[in-house]
Order: sequence, then C-alpha cells, then structure tokens
Amino acid sequence: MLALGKLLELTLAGREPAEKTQLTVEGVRMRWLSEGALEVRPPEARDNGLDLLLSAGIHGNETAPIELLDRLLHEIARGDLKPRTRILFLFGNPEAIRKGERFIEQDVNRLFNGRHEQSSGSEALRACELERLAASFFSLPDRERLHYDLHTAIRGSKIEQFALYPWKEDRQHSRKELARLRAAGMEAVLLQNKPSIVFSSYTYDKLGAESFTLELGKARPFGHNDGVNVDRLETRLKQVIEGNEPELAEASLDGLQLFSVAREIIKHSDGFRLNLPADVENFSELEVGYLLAEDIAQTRWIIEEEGARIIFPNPKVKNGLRAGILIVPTTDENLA
Ligand SMILES: O=C(O)CCC(=O)N[C@@H](CCC(=O)O)C(=O)O
Ligand SMILES: [Zn+2]
Repeated sequence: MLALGKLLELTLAGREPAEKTQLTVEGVRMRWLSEGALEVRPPEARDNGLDLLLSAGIHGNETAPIELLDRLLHEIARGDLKPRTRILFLFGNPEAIRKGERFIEQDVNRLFNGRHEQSSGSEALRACELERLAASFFSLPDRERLHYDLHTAIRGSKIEQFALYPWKEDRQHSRKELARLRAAGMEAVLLQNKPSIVFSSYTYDKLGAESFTLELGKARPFGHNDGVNVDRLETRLKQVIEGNEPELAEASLDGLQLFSVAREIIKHSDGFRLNLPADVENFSELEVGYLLAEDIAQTRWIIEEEGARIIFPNPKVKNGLRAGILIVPTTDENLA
C-alpha cells in the first residue's frame, strides 16, 4: 500500500510524510496537503465530475467515522477502490484525536462561518484551515459538490443513524440527496431552518455543496466500534467514489423520517439547568407542558410543540452555545 494511504497513522504520530504526492498503479494521484488532509484525484479520463469531501474527527473522540475513512483510504492506496471522483479526506481536529477528547479548548464545530475570526487558539486556527482547504477543494467550476461530515454522538439514540441538513435562504433541500442518504442507511434527517456555525453549514452556505452532518451511533474509543454499524454507508460511499451507484428512486424516501427544528436551547449562564436524566437518549419524546430547562432571569423552556423530541442535550456546553435541539416531525412537501 502507498504510504499516503496511512494518513491516520501519520496524523496520530503528528508526522509529515517524506513524499507529499504518490500515484497508485491505477494512476490515482494522492496528495498530502496538511496535517490530516489528503486529496485524491482520479486520472482525467476517468473523472466523473463529482467532488466529494469526507471529514471525520472534527470531534476527536468520535472514532468510528475516522476508522471508516481510514479503511476507504487504505483501499484506494492499495488500488482496490478505484475512484472516479475527486475526494478530499479531512481529519478535523488532530490534536483532539490524539488525546481521544471531543476537543482541547474549544469545540471546532462551533467555529465556522466566521466564528473562528472572533476567537483565538489552535482550534480557531484549525477551523480557519479547514475552511481554506474545503474552499480550495470546491473551487473548480462546473462540478458537483458533496460533503459528508461524519460524527458519532455523546449518548444513545432512539434513532441510531441520522443526518442534519443545513439551511440557506432561497435554497431548497434536495429530495435526490435525501434518497441517497436513505440508501446509505440513514433513518432520519433533521432539516435545519436557520444558519449555523458547524462545518457542514459552511460548505453548504459558502461553497455551494450539498452538505450533511451524519450521526452514525455512539462515540467510543478506537477499536471499540463493533456496535456502530456503518456497512450501508460504507457500501454507498464506495459506490459514489467508484461512480457505480445504483439508480435512486427519487419519488420514495422509503420510510425516511423527517424532522424540523422547533427551537434551539441556548445556555446563557452557569445557572442553566436541564431537567432531563443524564442518560436520556436522542429523539426522546417530551410532553406538552414539560419544563425542559431553566436559566437566569427566570428563563424557562416549556414544551409547547406536539410531538416534540430532544436531540444533543448537553448542559455542559459553554455559555452562549447550543445545549440541545427541540425538533418536531415534518413532511417532504418543500423538497426540491
Ligand atoms: O451528541 C452530541 O451531543 C453531539 C454530537 C455531535 O457532535 N453533533 C454535531 C452536530 C452538528 C450539526 O449541528 O450539524 C455537533 O454537535 O457538532
Ligand atoms: Zn461530533
């Protein structure tokens, strides 16, 4: 296998490769760009015009997605997987990956779309670098752009695998992309309805990609991911990469559950209290009238929405950040 296929090993060791560019026997060019960043380019005659950004490890302790990207890269470097797409592989927060932590000082996934400019430290610099790498990768005209930012969640979930689809004014969510996600094993999609500061929102909003955060199960350390079944996603990614994806039946989303955001719960002070058990699962239903959270100045979050559910409840986030998302079921009527 070509040495550049070992991007994860290099990243874990904090090393630069001796050779920055290598060619597989199939004529696929692999180019190391920066720590945790590698571009793959098929021979021109095989290129099918899709630019695919695959990122993982934006949160350093979410290892199943990192292992998945590592397997794909190994297969490309061995010549077993023959790309027809350009691909940018990114391991988001190398320092946090080495330490097995979600982040070191700041959550990188709260530093996009301008936020890193209002901040400092290594994670703000990394968010800036990730934006630059993504912008340069997605700068070629007349190509299709697709970004999957792969994550696992802090807690268990009633719906194990789901996607978050960013929002941009005057841009409709794509039914075709939802069908592709369903085929990749996603059981639900949260359609966002306002701008956000996460990586997938940056590539969707500023770079014109179809972009998604994918949640694949519960976060566990390297080598302990048997409980996270990424088989369907892995198969679909290989098909996308090799340009031999089976036809998508667009009309039917095949039981994919759709949700929209009712409210984001923002933690304003150290007095914030979340009235949920520590082991509450994502997508747990909350009854109308339930007092979900309290904060300073008599702020109270009371459930008003029928069918409301909670995802990503986390009272430990820094003040000013999202401590949970209240979601409600929605329909497919506004899809493009
Ligand atoms: O389990 C949790 O509470 C968080 C899991 C996670 O890292 N989720 C992403 C979602 C990003 C998005 O909103 O698209 C995050 O919180 O950064
Ligand atoms: Zn994450």
